[in-house]
Amino acid sequence: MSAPVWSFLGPAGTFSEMALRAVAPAAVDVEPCPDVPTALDRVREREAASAVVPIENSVEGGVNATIDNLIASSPLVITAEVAIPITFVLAGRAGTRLEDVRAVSTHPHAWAQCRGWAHANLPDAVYVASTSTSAPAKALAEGSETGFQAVLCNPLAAQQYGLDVIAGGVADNPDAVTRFVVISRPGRVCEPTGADKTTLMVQLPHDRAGALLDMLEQFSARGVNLSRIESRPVGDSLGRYRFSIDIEGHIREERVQAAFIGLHRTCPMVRFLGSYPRLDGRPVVVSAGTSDKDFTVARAWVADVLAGRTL
Ligand SMILES: O=C(O)C(=O)Cc1ccccc1
Repeated sequence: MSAPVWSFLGPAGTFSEMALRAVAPAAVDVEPCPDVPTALDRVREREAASAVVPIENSVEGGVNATIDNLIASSPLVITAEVAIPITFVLAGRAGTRLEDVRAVSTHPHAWAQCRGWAHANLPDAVYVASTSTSAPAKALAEGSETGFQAVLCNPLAAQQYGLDVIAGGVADNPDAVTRFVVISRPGRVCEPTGADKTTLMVQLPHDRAGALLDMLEQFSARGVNLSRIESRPVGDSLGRYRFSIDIEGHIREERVQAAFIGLHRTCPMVRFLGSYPRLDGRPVVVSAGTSDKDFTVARAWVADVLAGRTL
């Protein structure tokens, strides 16, 4: 039997590949993809069992290519998360010096993390956007006519593609971390671990005062804590937004289900995008009155009321 295929944002040497190596079983075949939508489509097409893509960066925020694509065409779910510390070098073909660099290429999130350094050290250099940090490294290594002389990539990618490191320590924030997620096709939801996170996308009812507050109350009323919320434009007209949300807890837990039921009753679109163990393993704090047991006891009491056993 052949090994399962895992797709990732390639080519070889990306931070996404580092994340994949950190979470995937040893015996997988890997498939580098040119961009995030392609990596996710490989899963939709059943050509890959899972994909590893970036979703959130501690400096730049959400990775929109991932957040938006999760609800595009057939929905996918997150099954695991992993955080990778991000370090960058400025690399180029052998002999390239800082003063030779007139244009630099990298992924937009990498550029956002090195912008201050580039402004101070390469004030006249032009930025050329790329689909990943290692795509421009590969292009330089292959001797293509690139239009840029240097790349901002991870030190391992520079080594892998035989590039010279022109400068190290180029990140503006040395503690930057990117969160990557493992994406799979939806299936039976796994059991909770007690230290889980759930991701969802919600669209608010149009033109209603207090709609955002009402949506957030679905969580607060059940003691569900949010760990991320970002607005994303729906795309059909100005002023229409969806919210991409991470909450603490698992869809198999009563308080999370109660929040989802409330959202489903009141919002035109709710998408469940996966419950998965949180990477820090920290147990979720369940506030008084919102545990599964509290719900079970309350439901039994209602049953008693209905049966005339109590008031
Ligand atoms: O391009 C890569 O190497 C990626 O995996 C995407 C990315 C880019 C910049 C910071 C973190 C992840």
